[in-house]
Amino acid sequence: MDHSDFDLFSDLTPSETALLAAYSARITNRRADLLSTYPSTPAARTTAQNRHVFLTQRVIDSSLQQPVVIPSVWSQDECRTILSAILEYTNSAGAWSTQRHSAFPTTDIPVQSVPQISEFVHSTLRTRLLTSVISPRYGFHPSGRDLAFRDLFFVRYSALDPDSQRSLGAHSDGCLVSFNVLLNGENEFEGGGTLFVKTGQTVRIRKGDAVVHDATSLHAGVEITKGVRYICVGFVDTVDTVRNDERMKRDAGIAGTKARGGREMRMMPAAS
Ligand SMILES: O=C(O)CCC(=O)C(=O)O
Ligand SMILES: [Fe+2]
Repeated sequence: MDHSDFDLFSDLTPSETALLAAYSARITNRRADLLSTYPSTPAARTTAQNRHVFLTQRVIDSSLQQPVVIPSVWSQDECRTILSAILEYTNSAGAWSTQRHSAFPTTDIPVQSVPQISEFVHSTLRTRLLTSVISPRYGFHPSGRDLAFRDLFFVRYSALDPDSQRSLGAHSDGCLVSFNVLLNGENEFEGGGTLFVKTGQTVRIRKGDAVVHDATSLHAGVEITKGVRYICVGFVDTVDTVRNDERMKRDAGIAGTKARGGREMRMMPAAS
């Protein structure tokens, strides 16, 4: 049987179409009614309520879809210390992996694999980005209580040899908000930066700066044509979701850094 021209709604009468539209409007109104029962400030709402408000707001508020650059999240010295620890780790203890994300893999290592700087990276990104920038900007509790890192990893793009990864195709991330911090000098590579497909804008940041963006805006890692580009990437989500992921991974008996839930992967752009 040929299903190629099968259309579920093609035989609806005008009155059935009207009924369907009314039903859909009712759902939208119910959602608005529910949101209107929530307290008016993020500080007074639960984590789940803040998540719900964010999921609604980001669709209607186009300013939330714009990336923002946060200067000097790490100092030049801090970047140097972090990068040295990464290179020391990859030279001796372990190699860069391309297995951690099931779609759109990067050449990366998880932050927790580099013990000398893992705690420093987690705690400074929590205070300098999660609590002070991401929570207020996206409407979460000002203490940072609502948010956690769903994944935090270092990425390497290299034009030094033909086999290394130089770019990352257009994708969205399986979380609420994403960011990347540049770890080496912006003059140590050519090309690079984060491209946002909708506006065509490529954001090129300086060493120690971060670009923060809605995880669902389609974006890509622009190809580097010379040198090496190192970034630290964070996928941010609400604590309940991160906890659920971890429970699911434990229950599935998946161990270590290769563990991956469906939402940790980067996702294909929706077919248009
Ligand atoms: O290379 C970049 O600037 C983007 C990286 C990215 O989007 C990711 O790792 O998910
Ligand atoms: Fe991404």
